[in-house]
Amino acid sequence: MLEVRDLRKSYGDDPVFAGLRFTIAAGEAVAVEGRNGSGKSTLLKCLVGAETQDAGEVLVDGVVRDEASASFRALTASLLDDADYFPDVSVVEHLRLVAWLHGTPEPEREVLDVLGELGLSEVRDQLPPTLSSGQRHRLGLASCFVRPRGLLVLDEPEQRLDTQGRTWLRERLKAEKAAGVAVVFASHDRDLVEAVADRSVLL
Ligand SMILES: Nc1ncnc2c1ncn2[C@@H]1O[C@H](COP(=O)(O)OP(=O)(O)OP(=O)(O)O)[C@@H](O)[C@H]1O
Repeated sequence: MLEVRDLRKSYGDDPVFAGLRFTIAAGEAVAVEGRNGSGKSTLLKCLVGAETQDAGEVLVDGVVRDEASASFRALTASLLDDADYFPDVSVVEHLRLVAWLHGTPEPEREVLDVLGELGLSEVRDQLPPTLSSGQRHRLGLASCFVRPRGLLVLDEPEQRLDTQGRTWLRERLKAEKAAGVAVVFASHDRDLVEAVADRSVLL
């Protein structure tokens, strides 16, 4: 499904990473691990095309990934560390928008299910600036799960989640794999990595 070939990225003279190679098949999860500043977010941004690598290629099903293509955007649900929301669009409206944009079958049922799953039903009519940081992060996760996806790219999905939220996340990522989704996630949570990842890329 996803193949990373000899990826290199630098800011200034020192490479953040170089010669990076790995693959992710449908139904597999790869964890990206490493200390603060080791390049995990940069790598995930290069995978989805939010950053441009200096060398190397990202291939999807054997074809160089074109982040502007409708097919790549239809395939890829991502939550990176800089998610923004429209300040005047409520939680439920955000999710309806994402579901509609991506052609989710039965969007209203899916939105209500995901709101419940993520514990956001009570704040469904609130605007993003009024949410707690954990609720805002849950909205970012919910945005990934209200739409069809074949590739899930998550940057520290465990951040700001409470204990119950982390348990939910672990089970949800296992279910994603079982449904054939390829998952790549950066994480500092050893329990999550051990429960979900088939392999790790250490930066
Ligand atoms: N836009 C940028 N311009 C210059 N340097 C950058 C930029 N983005 C990231 N860096 C640098 O690249 C390195 C990797 O950053 P990155 O955010 O990928 O690390 P990370 O592994 O995700 O860290 P953390 O665990 O703290 O989230 C850091 O040294 C960071 O300062």
